[in-house]
Amino acid sequence: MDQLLDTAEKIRSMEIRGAALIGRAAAGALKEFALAIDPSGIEEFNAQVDMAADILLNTRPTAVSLSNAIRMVMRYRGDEVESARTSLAKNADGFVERSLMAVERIGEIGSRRVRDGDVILTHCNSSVALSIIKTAFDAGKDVKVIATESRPRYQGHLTVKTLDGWGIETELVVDSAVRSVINEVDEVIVGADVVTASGSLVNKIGTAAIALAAHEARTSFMVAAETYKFSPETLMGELVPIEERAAEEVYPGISELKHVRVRNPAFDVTPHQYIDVICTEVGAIPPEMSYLVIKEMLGWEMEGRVP
Ligand SMILES: O=P(O)(O)OC[C@H]1O[C@H](OP(=O)(O)O)[C@H](O)[C@@H]1O
Repeated sequence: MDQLLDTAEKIRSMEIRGAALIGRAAAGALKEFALAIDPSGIEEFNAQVDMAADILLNTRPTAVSLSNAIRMVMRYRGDEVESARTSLAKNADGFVERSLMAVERIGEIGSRRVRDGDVILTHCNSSVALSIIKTAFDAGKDVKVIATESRPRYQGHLTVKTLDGWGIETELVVDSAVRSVINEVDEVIVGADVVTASGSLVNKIGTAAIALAAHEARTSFMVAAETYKFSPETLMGELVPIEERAAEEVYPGISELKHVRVRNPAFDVTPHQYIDVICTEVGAIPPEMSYLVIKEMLGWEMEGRVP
């Protein structure tokens, strides 16, 4: 249990972050938990695993990779503890493998849309968007990146360090500089926390303003999203909850001010009209095809057991 609580806390505090990694970490933690417990029978096994899944689900509310990963792991079968344990572990390994392969495949697919000499703008720190940039660079394309800081957590610093390590020429700008540099940009490439049934994107706060600027400048806007970032819940009419994080992230010491309230939404919504293409592991699709991805790739998961 300690290990599971530790992973849950790391996800909550964003020591483990990025939608793909959150999903893989949760799948791994559930597997380790299931392998370590010593229940008296299958009912107790199911109850303990349900409780563990619930703890992980409650760490961060927005990224659907978390609930999709847990849903996939929780589709285990077994009438007694050992078979259930084995089945759960297999599902967890399957999710991790699917995730890693998807990130690589999206790199290949998305990189075909990047031309030699392109300037790419990226926001926050998306391992999947970076996979596209790296694959294009490794294929010999001379790319340059403009990365935003991504306040308040400055994930842009992680992005520029990674790009620097790969030897890719990069400029770091404050988030509000996007409109000033957008005319130098050939394409925007961002990751995703959620893609909805209508093809809209939920991603790091600031993404929607970047999409608006790109739309006005006629700059292509590409989303890099594995199919498990698509939300089956939105097909059932649910709205995506937007995580509101602590005020101190924006203004340390805010509690000393009496009449000021900080608002710190971690994500925003980019309407599908501003998205040119979503690169998934099953192809580069227009956002309007999101409904089909949910039906065909995740349809079965909608029936899965979610605690
Ligand atoms: O899965 P990958 O592409 O790595 O990241 C996807 C998204 O996850 C991040 O959220 P946070 O920093 O965890 O809040 C960012 O919003 C990023 O675009």
